[in-house]
Amino acid sequence: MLRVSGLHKSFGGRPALQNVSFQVERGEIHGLLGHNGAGKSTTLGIILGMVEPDQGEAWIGDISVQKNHAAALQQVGAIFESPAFYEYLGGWDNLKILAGYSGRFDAAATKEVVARVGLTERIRQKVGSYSHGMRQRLALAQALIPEPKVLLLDEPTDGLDPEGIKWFRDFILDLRAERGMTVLFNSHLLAEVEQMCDRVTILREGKLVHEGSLKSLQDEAPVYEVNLEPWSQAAPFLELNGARIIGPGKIALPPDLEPAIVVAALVGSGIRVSAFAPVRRSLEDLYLEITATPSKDLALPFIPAA
Ligand SMILES: Nc1ncnc2c1ncn2[C@@H]1O[C@H](COP(=O)(O)OP(=O)(O)OP(=O)(O)O)[C@@H](O)[C@H]1O
Repeated sequence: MLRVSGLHKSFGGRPALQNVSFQVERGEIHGLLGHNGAGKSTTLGIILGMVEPDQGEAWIGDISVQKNHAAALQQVGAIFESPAFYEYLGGWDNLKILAGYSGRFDAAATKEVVARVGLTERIRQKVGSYSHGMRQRLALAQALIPEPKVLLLDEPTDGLDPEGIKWFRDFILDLRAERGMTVLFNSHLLAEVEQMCDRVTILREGKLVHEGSLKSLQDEAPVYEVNLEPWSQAAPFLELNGARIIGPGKIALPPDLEPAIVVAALVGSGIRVSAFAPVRRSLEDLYLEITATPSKDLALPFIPAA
């Protein structure tokens, strides 16, 4: 339903995105995760045709956003950055004016959407008097009025209280259940993403570091607690051969590297191995590990020491 391929974007010579590709299936709720400045908003901006990529392309269905912007975005509803409203007008008048820009205003359909987002009682009041949560609901109503098939949301729960976050989560899950809505949203709130998303794309410094379920992070770089002597000899040996030193006596191995092979190689090079046990990590630990800035490139093959 939505796809980006080979996205590159730099601002003032500084890369914000480097070769980012991923896709979102029809009816999927997909989270775009990463630290501040990882490139999430730039990616959404490119999908919405608001940011021009240096290289690469975004597609909605099989229509290229860069080649046929209007047609591609016909199926898309979005909340991008802080939605701008006419503060001195009521919510209803805002929806009427904003719907008029992009097509026909349908009062009955708008009334239904307003009820759906729980704003019926307050829809005639000035937007200037709305709380942050009410503005978000109004923005959601605006995005849903054209009956899109895809929703793109930029940090949708930012600044909402816990009730607002729960309301939003239930709302999105209902939309998917009822209409098969496809949703892509930016977040750095791991817990929220975990509760809502089928799959995620995780960015680190503009590069994709994981695409799949959050749970599958567990398989990407299993961690082991080790007791190796002498450590001063074992640590550089492990790093040289593709392992990552996480802390004293804690290492991560590339998924395709069998621990038995590592142990044999360590023993073979004269290192005493008295412990080598897998460690269970929380999702938060895994996320923090994968989004942490790497100290160096460790993608080396495993070569037993001479
Ligand atoms: N219009 C712009 N001009 C210059 N630099 C920009 C612009 N937009 C984004 N950047 C830079 O590109 C990088 C990625 O920014 P982006 O906003 O996409 O990150 P993000 O993951 O959405 O961050 P956050 O979680 O803080 O919103 C950052 O270094 C940012 O400073």
